[in-house]
Amino acid sequence: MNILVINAGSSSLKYQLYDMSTEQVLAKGRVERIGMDSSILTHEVEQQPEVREVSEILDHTTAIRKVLDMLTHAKFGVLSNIQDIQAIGHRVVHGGESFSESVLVDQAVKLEIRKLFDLAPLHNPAHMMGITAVETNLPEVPQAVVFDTAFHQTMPASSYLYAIPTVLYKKHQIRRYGFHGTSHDYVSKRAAEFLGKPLESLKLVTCHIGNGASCTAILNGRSYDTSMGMTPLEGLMMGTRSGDLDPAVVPFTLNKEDLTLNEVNSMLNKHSGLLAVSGISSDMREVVEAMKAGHENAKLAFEMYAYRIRKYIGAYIAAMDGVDAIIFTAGVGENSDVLRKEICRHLTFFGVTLDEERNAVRSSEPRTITTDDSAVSVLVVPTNEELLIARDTYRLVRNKLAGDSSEL
Ligand SMILES: Nc1ncnc2c1ncn2[C@@H]1O[C@H](COP(=O)(O)OP(=O)(O)O)[C@@H](O)[C@H]1O
Ligand SMILES: CC(=O)OP(=O)(O)O
Ligand SMILES: [Mg+2]
Repeated sequence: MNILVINAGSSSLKYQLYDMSTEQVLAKGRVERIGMDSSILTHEVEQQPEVREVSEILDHTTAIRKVLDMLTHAKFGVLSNIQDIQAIGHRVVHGGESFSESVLVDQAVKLEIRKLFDLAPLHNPAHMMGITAVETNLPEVPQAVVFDTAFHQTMPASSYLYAIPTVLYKKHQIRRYGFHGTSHDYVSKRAAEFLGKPLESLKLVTCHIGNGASCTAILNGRSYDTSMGMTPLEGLMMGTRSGDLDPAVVPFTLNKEDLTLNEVNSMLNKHSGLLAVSGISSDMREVVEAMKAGHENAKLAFEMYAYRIRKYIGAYIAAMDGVDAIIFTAGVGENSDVLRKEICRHLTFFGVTLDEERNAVRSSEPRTITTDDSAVSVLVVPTNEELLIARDTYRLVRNKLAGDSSEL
């Protein structure tokens, strides 16, 4: 079965096509600048040069059409016919309290995702556009949705409630949901395999450090607490997001700067974090380069970024009364040995002894970066959210096919 995995953002759409008999990625790519002039489609097939196509792509329906054209392209394609795509799996960031696992898309599921637009205004409307665009282009193909929030539905109320009047939770479901669940789930399972220990017996802190970033306390295989909240703004300092701050900053800034609520929201989501503090970039690579060249604000941004991660690791060790392993993953977590070193050099009290040579190794495989006698292991485990989405989609579609045939 071939499964196309889609991660639709407001102006972008990432895709990966899997052959599920081998879990091989047949092709992958992304469409950027949807709805703007000169949109870009980048398409990759293993062992072949990347293809870049610039054209006008005004909406997600056209973006999916272009992706399907590319997948069946005479020269760059990998399929002879779009009928060779048997199912689609979507990443959906917010599943609220309605979804604790992945599901196949039907009218009721779409309605629930729509109801959650308010809680994830940057993400869910875009995912819906992706789902609708597939319906237009491939009306017969089953679609599944895999939620970032689902893995965190096991958190106890003491972790997910905010200390505000409970009526707000009851009326509007204002609470911590947590995100990047697919990634925290995937790397915790990979880590347990790698350590050769049952996941159910482990205390793990997983740090997904990408553009968006979050830490999770995973106790006996279940999410116990996580740093992102009702939306993906809470918690760690990120590329462009502020992470934790005193909520009083919002009304205060509104008054002092004569800004609208939307403008403050946009400031916290898109113009804060590494970008704001460094004054250089939201990209950790550029910040580290500037820091090495002596840029003071880049150094401060880097230190703040690392310090926040360390504070969450410490908090989660206390929350679980111990830790067996700390795991780094995602773009920054997998690639920035400098950041990992900065975090780990202050975790010695908790039994972490970094091995600098191991920390400098680059690999696409899980690896340990602590010494053999370190009481706590620190691992780098490359994440693969798309593979988990493809696996869930495959399972749901096969179960449905089995159910349909038993009804005949
Ligand atoms: N070698 C590297 N060193 C430091 N940071 C890196 C490196 N490679 C990639 N990154 C960071 O990874 C980030 C993207 O992470 P990723 O997990 O792909 O994010 P997302 O999925 O949220 O777009 C980039 O913003 C970049 O800062
Ligand atoms: C939920 C979230 O922050 O996602 P991303 O890291 O892809 O922005
Ligand atoms: Mg990501």
